Amino acid sequence: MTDHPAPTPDPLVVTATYLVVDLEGTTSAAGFILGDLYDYARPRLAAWIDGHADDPAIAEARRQVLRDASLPGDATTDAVVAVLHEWMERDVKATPLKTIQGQIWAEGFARDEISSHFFDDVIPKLRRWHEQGVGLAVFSSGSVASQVPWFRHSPDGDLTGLITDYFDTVKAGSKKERASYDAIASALGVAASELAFFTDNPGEVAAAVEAGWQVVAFSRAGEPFFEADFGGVPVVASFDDVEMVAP
Ligand SMILES: CSCCC(=O)C(=O)COP(=O)(O)O
Ligand SMILES: [Mg+2]
Repeated sequence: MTDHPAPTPDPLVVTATYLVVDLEGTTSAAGFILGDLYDYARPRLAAWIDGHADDPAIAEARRQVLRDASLPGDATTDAVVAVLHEWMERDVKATPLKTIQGQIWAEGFARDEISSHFFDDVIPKLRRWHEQGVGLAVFSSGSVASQVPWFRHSPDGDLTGLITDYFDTVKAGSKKERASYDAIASALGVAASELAFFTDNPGEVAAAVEAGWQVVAFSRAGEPFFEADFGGVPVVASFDDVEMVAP
């Protein structure tokens, strides 16, 4: 009997002017972010909040933590940090947490004390699709202040030349609300149907579908939403399972 190799599944072909990518669970391992990056931020939160009290973004983040956690206006920094630690424990994607973490990480990247992580299948495909004329953008809960150095300090060098636009929950709104995807389509100046979103999160899938985007769900073994219910959109396990085509 002759041995036949297993057939390679046909790649999913997606035609779009822009591909917008989620990071954690899609381009990059949650374990790396919740491990290396969170470990870097955790012991630095208190000093950062106190040392940057005059920064309007940090002052606003502190106010939001007090409000969201029902803390009194004169709560100590230690009390604020306790809330942030608890959110980090549960990977709560709270905007004030992301603002503070993002500034800490930006400094860590600039000092070469941390670098980013991408699954092996991601960077070659981003490079290829960029060369082929597909616009590339990011929509992540991680703040833009951390997204840019995340791409600048990749294991494969500076990738910022590939990415034209970065969106976070301050700029665009919640990743689980349709309005955020409408806002991104407006900012990019294209119709929703010309946009593709890659994400691992079923709530984000639903919001982007509602906004009329093309959505590909990522179900990667070992990631938090592996084999989740993605509600009928195409599901893949790797960037190698997809071919992006510019219209
Ligand atoms: C830019 S690196 C840090 C990313 C981060 O903090 C995060 O929460 C990513 O979540 P998402 O799944 O929205 O990319
Ligand atoms: Mg994600």
